[in-house]
Amino acid sequence: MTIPSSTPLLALKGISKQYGHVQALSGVDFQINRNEIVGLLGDNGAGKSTLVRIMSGVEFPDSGQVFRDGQPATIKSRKDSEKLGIETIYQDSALVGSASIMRNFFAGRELTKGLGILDTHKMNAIVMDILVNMVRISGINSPDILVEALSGGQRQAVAIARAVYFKTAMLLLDEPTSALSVRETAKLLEHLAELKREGVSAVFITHNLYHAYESCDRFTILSRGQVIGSLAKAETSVRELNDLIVKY
Ligand SMILES: Nc1ncnc2c1ncn2[C@@H]1O[C@H](COP(=O)(O)OP(=O)(O)OP(=O)(O)O)[C@@H](O)[C@H]1O
Repeated sequence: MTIPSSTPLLALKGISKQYGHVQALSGVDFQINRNEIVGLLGDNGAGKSTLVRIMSGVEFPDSGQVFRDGQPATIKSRKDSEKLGIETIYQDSALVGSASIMRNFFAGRELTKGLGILDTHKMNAIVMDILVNMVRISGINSPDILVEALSGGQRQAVAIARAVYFKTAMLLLDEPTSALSVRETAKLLEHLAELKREGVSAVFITHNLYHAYESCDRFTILSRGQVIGSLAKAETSVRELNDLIVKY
């Protein structure tokens, strides 16, 4: 069956989530389209991270539906989310510090020569090729370097390279730049553009509207758990986005 290109990769409909007395999300509709970077914006406590956690399978909504390519889907665990082609990068990039770049890159998806014997040579070659040629990460000359020795920006780059290599359909980035230097942030924004060229869609959460405006094709704005706008870049400006966030 061919899926029309206008069908969202992922659509969430009427998502609600309550924590005790706090209504974190209330009837939220959200979608990720093909080859699109969506900026998920809103003030502190608006519900952005809760929505990302629901898409990542670490939280389950009280109500609402999920559709992948127009078909009903369930996300009850990280595994379910991964099966739908969703990967999440948090501030700390979810890598294991005490393991090498290569082990992190292939974690759970190791290549073998058969009989369960790891093909370390091949995995090392792939990691270096993608880090050097595709992500153009600087200062890394060996796949054996431990992740804990990398800067925040380099860690994000490894996680992004992994998403590109494994053809992740959707990458969720929850404030990936908040711990990065100015230079590292600029590099991460370049990686976002690279992701798009590679056909990966992404959700980018940031409090920096200039970064969002530079990188995203569309913006969904949350306020107190509700969507107050979904605007294409062509029909809005940094100023309007700022006004929307501040006004509600
Ligand atoms: N595990 C939890 N237990 C209780 N309340 C929570 C929990 N997670 C989130 N909340 C509450 O839900 C609301 C939405 O939080 P969320 O973290 O999704 O907002 P956010 O838009 O990501 O905010 P920020 O930009 O500050 O990270 C907030 O009022 C928050 O305090």
